[in-house]
Amino acid sequence: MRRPMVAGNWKMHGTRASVAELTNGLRHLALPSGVDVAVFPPCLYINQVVDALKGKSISVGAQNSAVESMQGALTGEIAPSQLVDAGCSLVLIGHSERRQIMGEQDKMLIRKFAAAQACGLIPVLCVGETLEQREAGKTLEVVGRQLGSIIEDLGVGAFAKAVIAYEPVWAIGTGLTASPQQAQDVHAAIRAQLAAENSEVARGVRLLYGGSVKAANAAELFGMPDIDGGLIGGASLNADEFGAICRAAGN
Ligand SMILES: O=C(CO)COP(=O)(O)O
Repeated sequence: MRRPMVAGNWKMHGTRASVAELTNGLRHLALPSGVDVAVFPPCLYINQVVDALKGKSISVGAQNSAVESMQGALTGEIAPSQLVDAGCSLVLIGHSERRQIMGEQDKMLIRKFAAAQACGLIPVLCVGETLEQREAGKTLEVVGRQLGSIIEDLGVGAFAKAVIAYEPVWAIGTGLTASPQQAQDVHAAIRAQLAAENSEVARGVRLLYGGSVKAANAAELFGMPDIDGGLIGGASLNADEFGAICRAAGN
């Protein structure tokens, strides 16, 4: 059985004051014991969040990390080793906003993924198609290529210690959620792609769904056989809503 995971991606939101308020809310949540819960604050607030959540079983991750593992001359970047030093255990790799707005491509993401793993961070590889690609019937091709580039370079074994998040770009921040069946179909294809290389890795890897997940639709999505939890954007900025989503994964 895969242990469900619910992760909150705070994106570029927050101030010291709002982060204090949100972490205070998180500290008081009744979280289900069978679910791994994580938050991904902006880098600037990671120290604050790690301190505020001390003693709580909520992991902290970063939204991005450098192509090199160790500190060095790379202006503006944060090394995976520095994230570990700050108390992070996870990092998002290839979120669609970074692919689309920052121009991150598969070649760079392979390096980021490998650099993160070399430091013991768990990469959460984000994949997903645009609306145009879905309408052209290219969803599985696009997602398959994004996943395949990591498998080809690093081997399927890299996913023994990684998480995958399927986030259709058209469902992010739009209020449009993939239907449970639409999401399940892509998750099943992702697992099948991994299984073609190594069935044990495929069975064990957690596949999260992301894109307008809320307390109201979480249970239905998480009830699908290949959906092992969620990567939550907007709804993770409200502690009570986030707590309700975490509980939906625990049922
Ligand atoms: O991009 C997402 C999480 O990484 C999803 O964002 P929303 O939940 O705001 O749609």
